[in-house]
Amino acid sequence: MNSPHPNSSVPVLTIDGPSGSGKGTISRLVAARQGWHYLDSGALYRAVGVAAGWADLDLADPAALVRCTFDTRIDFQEDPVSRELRILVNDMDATDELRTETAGAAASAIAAIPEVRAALKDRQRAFRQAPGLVADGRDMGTVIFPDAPYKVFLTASADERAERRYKQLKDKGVSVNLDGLLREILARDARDANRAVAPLRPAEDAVRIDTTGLGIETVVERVLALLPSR
Ligand SMILES: Nc1ncnc2c1ncn2[C@@H]1O[C@H](COP(=O)(O)OP(=O)(O)OP(=O)(O)O)[C@@H](O)[C@H]1O
Ligand SMILES: Nc1ccn([C@H]2C[C@H](O)[C@@H](COP(=O)(O)O)O2)c(=O)n1
Repeated sequence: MNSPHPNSSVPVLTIDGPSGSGKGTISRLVAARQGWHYLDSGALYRAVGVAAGWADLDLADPAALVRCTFDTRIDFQEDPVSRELRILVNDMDATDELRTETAGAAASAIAAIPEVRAALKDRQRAFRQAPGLVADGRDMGTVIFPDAPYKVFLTASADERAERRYKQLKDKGVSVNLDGLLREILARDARDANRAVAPLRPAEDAVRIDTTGLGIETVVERVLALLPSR
């Protein structure tokens, strides 16, 4: 019998939430401890945004962006020693460029185009491989893996998210302004939550965790407690 999604018997944990809520950090740690695969769906949107920038495409030209989505090769490679994830866009290592706020804003803009989202659906679902998957994004629990048995929605106050991002960038030696970061985070939240297709929102069956004031290890433990023990 045909199933609506490939590998639908493989367990998936979806972790959705706004920018800076800790999705990437928590997802990577939970996936490593559980021995599951990891999908950073935001990296796909960021990669298309970066490829569009390299090609000098207009972010207001949906047809060009849809073509760019189909044409862009995106490969995730794990360094076998450091276990760091490198992301290749059209065979070029774009890991650092993808993490910039400019790439995040471009990703958020193109993510509002329904055909771009549709073009990335199968690529995301292909990550569902045994023994399991942790998928991080905005619509993992609502659209991409609605049948996932485990769903989490992470939040934190906007002030705390801006402070986390400030510290993250300062640690990397990037000079930033806290008020500017807060404005960027609020603008991205508004665009991601108010778009017509697959807006950022918790799935009805998601467990909500407000991480304001919680350390990373506490959040990881709360999420792991939802999963079957290894
Ligand atoms: N519970 C937490 N307590 C303190 N710092 C945290 C917590 N969770 C994540 N962080 C830190 O906040 C920063 C942002 O986290 P992360 O990149 O995981 O967020 P995100 O939700 O994936 O953001 P984005 O959607 O923009 O990619 C990182 O420096 C991370 O170490
Ligand atoms: N499932 C997803 C993942 C990401 N996006 C868009 C919206 C975000 O602002 C942007 C960057 O994502 P991040 O790397 O910060 O998680 O990409 C989306 O619409 N749906």
